[in-house]
Amino acid sequence: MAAIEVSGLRKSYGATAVVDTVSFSVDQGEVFALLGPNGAGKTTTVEILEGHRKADAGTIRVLGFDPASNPREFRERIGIVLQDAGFEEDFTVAELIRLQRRLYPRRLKVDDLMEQVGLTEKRNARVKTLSGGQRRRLDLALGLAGDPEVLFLDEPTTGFDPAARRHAWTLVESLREQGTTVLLTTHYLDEAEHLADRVAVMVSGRLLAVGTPAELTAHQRNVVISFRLPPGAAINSLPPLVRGVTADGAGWTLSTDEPTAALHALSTWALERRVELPALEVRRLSLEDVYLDLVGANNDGDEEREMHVRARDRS
Ligand SMILES: Nc1ncnc2c1ncn2[C@@H]1O[C@H](COP(=O)(O)OP(=O)(O)OP(=O)(O)O)[C@@H](O)[C@H]1O
Repeated sequence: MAAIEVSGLRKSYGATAVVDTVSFSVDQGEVFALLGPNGAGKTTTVEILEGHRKADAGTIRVLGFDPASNPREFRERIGIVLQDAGFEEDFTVAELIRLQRRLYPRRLKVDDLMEQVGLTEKRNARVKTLSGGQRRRLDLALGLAGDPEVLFLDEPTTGFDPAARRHAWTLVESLREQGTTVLLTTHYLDEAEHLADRVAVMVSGRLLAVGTPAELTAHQRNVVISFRLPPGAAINSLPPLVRGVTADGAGWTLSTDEPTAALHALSTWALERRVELPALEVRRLSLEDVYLDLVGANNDGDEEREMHVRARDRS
């Protein structure tokens, strides 16, 4: 039995369908990532699966339950890490975790939970004194308190420093090893590529692609060559094999199924002119490339695409 089954899910606000006939299933023990630009409908979908919002149409089963009826047994078997959980600010970390555990018949130990999320040193700190990243770690601990069979993680590592993100990834990996099903939303494509068995890309309420990261990047032209042109060089002077380049920030990018020949043509062109090609790079097509193509084909995604391109230029 699949842990999560969604068929024909629809949800509208007024005349706008924010989730539009969405179907997918998540196997038990699978880590499934829902990706998409701001406002795509990810949180709405996840909150319907959690029983926090009602669908207008469609069939939804989580561990065999209809979340809309929100039975106690269902709530006891799932864990939720919300994007923005409100905390009782005057409680300490340990107190909040202890309170949360009481809601569940199957509980993890308070010390183990704090250890798992790296908050042991903050056990007696009041919540109002925690940093943004530490609050997200506390969110994680609360979501795990009942040793859930299905864990919903809505942007779990937003605001984490790089080491804390790696730590959270290890935690999700160990949950997968224990057989926990994880539904994750994230804006970090590397996070999805690293953690998810399968990903789904949602744009304007519709699922545009579902598959393993390997399936989604198994494109024929799966090698990306990127470079900048030296000052004074014209793009139309490049050899024919390199003419399919597209602008990417301040540089140029070529997706090719003939990387050796294309690279040879490009470097011969540069050597003949005695110029260097700044920022020359050859790499495999990434999930981010595929995601940006999918989102870019949809006007609503322009802003997101811009942000990613700019972020890549800076790095
Ligand atoms: N209660 C509501 N009333 C009206 N519109 C809503 C409501 N909740 C969400 N929406 C709209 O539904 C759309 C989808 O929102 P949702 O929060 O599901 O997107 P998301 O993919 O999770 O975005 P983000 O990445 O920014 O978290 C948005 O346009 C949002 O404004």
